[in-house]
Amino acid sequence: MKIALLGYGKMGQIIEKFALERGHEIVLKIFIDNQDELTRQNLKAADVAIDFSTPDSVLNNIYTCFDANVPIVVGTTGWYGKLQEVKNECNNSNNTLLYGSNFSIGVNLFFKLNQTLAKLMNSYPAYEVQVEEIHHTQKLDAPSGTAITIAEGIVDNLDRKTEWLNEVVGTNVEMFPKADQLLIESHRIENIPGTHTVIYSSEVDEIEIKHTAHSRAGFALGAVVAAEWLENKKGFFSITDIFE
Ligand SMILES: NC(=O)c1ccc[n+]([C@@H]2O[C@H](COP(=O)([O-])OP(=O)(O)OC[C@H]3O[C@@H](n4cnc5c(N)ncnc54)[C@H](O)[C@@H]3O)[C@@H](O)[C@H]2O)c1
Ligand SMILES: O=C(O)C1=N[C@H](C(=O)O)CCC1
Repeated sequence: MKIALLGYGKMGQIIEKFALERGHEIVLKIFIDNQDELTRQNLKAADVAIDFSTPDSVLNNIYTCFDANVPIVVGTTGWYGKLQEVKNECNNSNNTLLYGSNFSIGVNLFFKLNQTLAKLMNSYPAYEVQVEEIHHTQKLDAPSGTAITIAEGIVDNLDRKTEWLNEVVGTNVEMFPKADQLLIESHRIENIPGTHTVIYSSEVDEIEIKHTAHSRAGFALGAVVAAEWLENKKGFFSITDIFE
């Protein structure tokens, strides 16, 4: 496939390596200094675009791909407040988009485990639940997209939680969740690719499920596999459609 890389930072560069290894060609690379080269005309050279850019630029990138009728895989996080709007536009303009807060196989297994555990914990009200995420200090958004997906998996399946709220540790803004609110604690520590933990704690013990990314390779390979999966498909998809 001919691939346009929208965002050529930590993730874009690893995605390029996996894409070339799997026999694909990179026909366009867009980053902050050449963003005006993201045009309908230049996108015409691509079969698919893969976006790992920034929360501020991703919507413009998506709509430019829609304008050029180029399918897009979106790994960028921090824009999910606009998800419904983008979905409507994708479907109304007969375009194709696949998004995922995390493209690694391990995290997608973790998402399932988290939902199952949340359902089970309905019978055990003595346990309070909390989500923790740790990422590198360059990360622009908090909580991580993955932590949001995990929190939604809990809120949708554990009756005693109705919404999540976020505390970024070290910012002097402490959150005091009500009984029906799920706390996501965000930590920023140098060089951590991504660690997510769900903790159920009672007076007498604790249950913890944890995913630790050893590198960014799982995210990057997953994004290329998602672009391959999207070939010849039309519509709005999420990473869970691949794992179903
Ligand atoms: N879904 C996943 O599996 C997954 C995994 C890792 C990271 N991410 C997300 O991917 C995004 C990128 O992560 P990263 O670690 O590569 O960040 P990064 O800061 O290393 O790279 C961002 C890139 O975006 C470019 N950019 C800035 N403005 C742009 C614009 N207007 N148009 C196009 N590109 C622009 C920058 O020049 C840079 O090349 C983040 O939102 C992150 O949360 C998702
Ligand atoms: O490095 C990042 O930034 C990551 N972002 C995703 C998220 O927000 O969940 C996935 C993990 C790495």
